[in-house]
Amino acid sequence: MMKLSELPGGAAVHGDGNTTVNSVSLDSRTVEPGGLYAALPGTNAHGAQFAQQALDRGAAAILTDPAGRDLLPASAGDIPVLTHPAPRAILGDIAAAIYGTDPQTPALFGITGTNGKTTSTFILDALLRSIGRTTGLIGTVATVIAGQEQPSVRTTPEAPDLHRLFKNMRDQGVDACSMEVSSHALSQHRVDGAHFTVAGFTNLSQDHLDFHGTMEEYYRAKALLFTPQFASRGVIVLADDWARQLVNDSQIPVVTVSARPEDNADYRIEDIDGLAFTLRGSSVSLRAKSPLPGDFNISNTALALAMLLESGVSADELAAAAEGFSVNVPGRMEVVSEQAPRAIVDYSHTPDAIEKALAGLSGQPLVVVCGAGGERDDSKRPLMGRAAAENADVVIITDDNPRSEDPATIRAEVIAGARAAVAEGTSRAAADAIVEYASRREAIEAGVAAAGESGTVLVAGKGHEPGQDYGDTKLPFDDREITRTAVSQRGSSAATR
Ligand SMILES: CC(=O)N[C@H]1[C@@H](OP(=O)(O)OP(=O)(O)OC[C@H]2O[C@@H](n3ccc(=O)[nH]c3=O)[C@H](O)[C@@H]2O)O[C@H](CO)[C@@H](O)[C@@H]1O[C@H](C)C(=O)N[C@@H](C)C(=O)N[C@H](CCC(=O)O)C(=O)O
Ligand SMILES: Nc1ncnc2c1ncn2[C@@H]1O[C@H](COP(=O)(O)OP(=O)(O)OP(=O)(O)O)[C@@H](O)[C@H]1O
Ligand SMILES: N[C@H](CCC[C@H](N)C(=O)O)C(=O)O
Repeated sequence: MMKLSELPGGAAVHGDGNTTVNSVSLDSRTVEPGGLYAALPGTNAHGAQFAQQALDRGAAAILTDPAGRDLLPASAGDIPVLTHPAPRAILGDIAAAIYGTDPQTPALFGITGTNGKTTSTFILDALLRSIGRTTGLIGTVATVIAGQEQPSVRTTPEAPDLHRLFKNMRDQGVDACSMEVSSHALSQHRVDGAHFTVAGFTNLSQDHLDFHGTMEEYYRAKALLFTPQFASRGVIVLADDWARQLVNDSQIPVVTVSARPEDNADYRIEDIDGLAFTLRGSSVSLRAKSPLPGDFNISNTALALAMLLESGVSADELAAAAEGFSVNVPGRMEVVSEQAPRAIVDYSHTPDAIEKALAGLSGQPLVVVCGAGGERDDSKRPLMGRAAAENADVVIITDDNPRSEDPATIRAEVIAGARAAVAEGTSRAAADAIVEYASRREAIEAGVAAAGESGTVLVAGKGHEPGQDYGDTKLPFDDREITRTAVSQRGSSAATR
């Protein structure tokens, strides 16, 4: 319970400042009796337009901007209203105060970067559990509190939901929480009021330019995590030039991780043997094994280990866990068929991820089934097609989640990138090995058929997603299930030949 007059952020209180609130929500549909409704301006609507619903659900007060106050219905009557020119910017601190967020409990590990956040947080969580911690996990695929899983709506929840999760974690005895911090979340103040014991950076490559406009702005959003407001120290994988820039720009102490000797990183990935490697720092030498295939998962594992070491966990404590832990990250390099053909489902939905996922696979031929999402950075589409053509023998282009866009147009943009690679002579796939299927199911079946007995098929883009979004319709669709069926049908038709 907090009195309105005691909430942080300096909002002007119109009405009784002694009114107390017990919860906060920025969605009128989830407001609880006695709660504060944050009516925020958005791109589609102003939250104040939904104030009636919040009042009907028992809201005790409303936080909004001056424009929102003017939009409130007459029925709002005597309900106290807090106004602030930028209510989103004070919402995190308000939510932290209402839910009693404690910077130490749980200890927060936050990971940002274009690719690898989900995988690295799962690895971090598995390591924390194997050294006996009670853990929490927040990210794209799942939200877990001391072993109890609940569905995730976003990669990083909105501030009111986030601070409520921290409270639930404290109530359940969680002492360490690994979470993904998206660039959208940093831009939209969703993690305000949270403080990370250690922040991690995986890499930065093209994505989300629809939201950020330029790579520089996208980088700036990610770099916010490396400021004293959000974190005490950081670990940066030297994956690209943006990472090197972040080492310079970081406003908190950071250490680096790299497998390249010339990088002279603080934590060096050495003696790689398959998925096993040694993480060497000035005073540690830790033998470890990535629990997942792909070179990039060695880097994700090294990041997780370095973050734990930087948080104060000792190398001795980690030694047994590091060499022998397992983790299943749904839809991330998930092997759905070991052979005939080998089939892998992976959430690669950026040019870099498609390139890296294919680079880690062998098989003759190597086939990729991919597409691009609608209402997302359209400039990445040709680059995804190019990455597919340059790294696979057969490229099958199909729909991802078209959302409200025309699916054929999206496919054409992806195909244009693949064909450009052929025209420029950089393609591994021949021109006639770039094919299009509107139906994702047929595309997967064709991919499995093309890979045949000895090949490998990568089904990229949708990973763990349970459905395919076409306009307002979400069709049930699980790449893993469809791929498994396609492989078994190929097997039975091969057996009857
Ligand atoms: C670009 C973006 O992130 N937009 C988010 C933002 O939308 P917005 O500010 O435009 O809100 P709006 O739709 O105009 O609505 C205005 C206000 O009315 C409220 N409202 C709306 C309807 C209603 O019935 N009642 C109600 O109270 C909304 O909660 C909102 O506060 O605030 C909304 C409320 O929380 C979010 O649902 C919405 O996420 C959209 C749907 C989204 O798709 N976000 C994605 C891109 C995203 O955030 N992705 C990242 C991961 C990216 C990565 O891969 O790294 C993530 O962290 O999940
Ligand atoms: N360190 C890495 N470098 C490059 N690519 C990676 C790395 N880790 C994972 N990937 C690729 O990126 C895909 C997405 O990985 P993951 O889900 O872990 O990232 P993410 O940052 O959580 O993505 P999103 O925010 O979109 O959910 C994987 O399926 C894999 O193909
Ligand atoms: N977090 C990413 C996921 C993209 C997944 C892909 N299947 C798509 O729909 O584009 C996004 O919202 O951009």
